[in-house]
Amino acid sequence: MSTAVSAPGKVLLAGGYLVLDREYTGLVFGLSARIHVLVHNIDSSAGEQLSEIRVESPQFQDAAWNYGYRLAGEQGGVGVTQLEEATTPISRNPFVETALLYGLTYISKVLPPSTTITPTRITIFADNDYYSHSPSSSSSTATPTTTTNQKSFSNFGVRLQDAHKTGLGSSAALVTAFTGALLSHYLPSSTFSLNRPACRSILHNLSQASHCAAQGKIGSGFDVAAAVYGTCVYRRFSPSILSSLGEPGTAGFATRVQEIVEDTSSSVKWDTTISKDDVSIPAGMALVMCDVDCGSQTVSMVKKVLEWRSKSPEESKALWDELQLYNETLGTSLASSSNSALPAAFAAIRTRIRKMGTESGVPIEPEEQTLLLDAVTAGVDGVVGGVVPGAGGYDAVVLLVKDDEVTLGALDVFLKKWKEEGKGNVKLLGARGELEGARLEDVGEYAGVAL
Ligand SMILES: Nc1ncnc2c1ncn2[C@@H]1O[C@H](COP(=O)(O)OP(=O)(O)OP(=O)(O)O)[C@@H](O)[C@H]1O
Ligand SMILES: C[C@@](O)(CCOP(=O)(O)O)CC(=O)O
Repeated sequence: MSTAVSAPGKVLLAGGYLVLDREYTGLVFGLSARIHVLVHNIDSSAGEQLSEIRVESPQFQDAAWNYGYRLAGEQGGVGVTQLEEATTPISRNPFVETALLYGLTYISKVLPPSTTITPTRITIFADNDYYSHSPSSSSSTATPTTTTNQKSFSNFGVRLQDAHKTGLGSSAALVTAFTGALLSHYLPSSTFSLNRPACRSILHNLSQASHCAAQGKIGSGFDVAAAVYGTCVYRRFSPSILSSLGEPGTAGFATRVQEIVEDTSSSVKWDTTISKDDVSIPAGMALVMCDVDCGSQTVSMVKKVLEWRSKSPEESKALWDELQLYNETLGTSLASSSNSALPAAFAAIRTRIRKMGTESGVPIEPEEQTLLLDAVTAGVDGVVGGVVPGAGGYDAVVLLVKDDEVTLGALDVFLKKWKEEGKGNVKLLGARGELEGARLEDVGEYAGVAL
């Protein structure tokens, strides 16, 4: 028996920095670029079953991790230990390890006490747009093919730590797909099915918990929300919800995980809000991603913006409140296909984002990006508007465009010329905004994957 679950990457179109505070929301889009996780039962007829799970990410070199697992006493949950590899030096994958620990801990609480967690083999595949590497396999294509329903992935020919990420939120999509695949595989469908809203909420809560634990910090979680629910208006959870979990292995950890994940705790309640009705992609339009070959340090940008915010509470509150209104206007214009209102909605947001940058001394919409966004909006017919997404900086731009070959062709020509003129190396990615979140996939569609 095998199970496959995929989860989308993200782009925060509006609400960067604001979404860190529960008073404000973020307009987050799921992307067509997905991370896929397959869980396969191991044939155990040959002998004694060891409590081992092997995880592989075969698009990368030396990307395999073996884990032993065992139930800790005093409701400490399932402990996970990485095992030595015979041939390759050991490398850690904190996101895989933590998602495994939290996932198995929850599963161990939900399965009847006499049920053992059987060993499995887990395979991870990432759609090509997560990395800006030239694929080293000629047999692979850029995105999963839809014509034959057979998925196809590239061999990137590098180690995971050497891969150039495009910033689409690989760790959140990975943790969500991994957790969704574990729960769908080990639990009967009467207990867990992604089709049921209550189960999706369990997936959300558990993925937020393990993603935060692996990251070592509690962020806004908009990336995990997009991986679980797809495109939505997101209001974050109070950080205290997750800090109440305590350390894995400590007495009562498994009980606390179950209570928090199922939201049955008497002292702590989830306060995330997810609305899928207040944002959409207008018919005939596409949200496209451009990778800027440069990159920014998000952590230090966030630190500086928040420092300015606490130093200038009145000024920043006025700006945050104004931006929130314009962000909501953009969301409702998108949801109601009020296309004529869109250029002004983008322009209003960009003006305030630039102000946030100038006031805090952080290049949120740097001059190079201003030039690019202005030129592409004015110069390519069918480009309705665009912004620097998320934390901004030099990572990416996102554009709302007419979804036709003429517009996309003209955009491609524009960006090539932009590069030739030495104005910047900006590439149109294949990833586009998509509404759907995590989903169960047909395992047969991965049968022909060759790397
Ligand atoms: N295809 C994959 N296979 C195995 N592990 C992966 C894969 N993709 C991501 N990961 C895990 O996620 C980590 C990358 O997470 P990180 O938060 O640095 O990037 P990100 O989520 O892509 O960032 P951003 O929010 O900027 O898009 C990797 O080091 C690895 O642990
Ligand atoms: C600045 C922030 O609001 C958004 C960061 O987004 P991104 O990683 O640049 O896509 C941080 C957060 O929400 O966790």
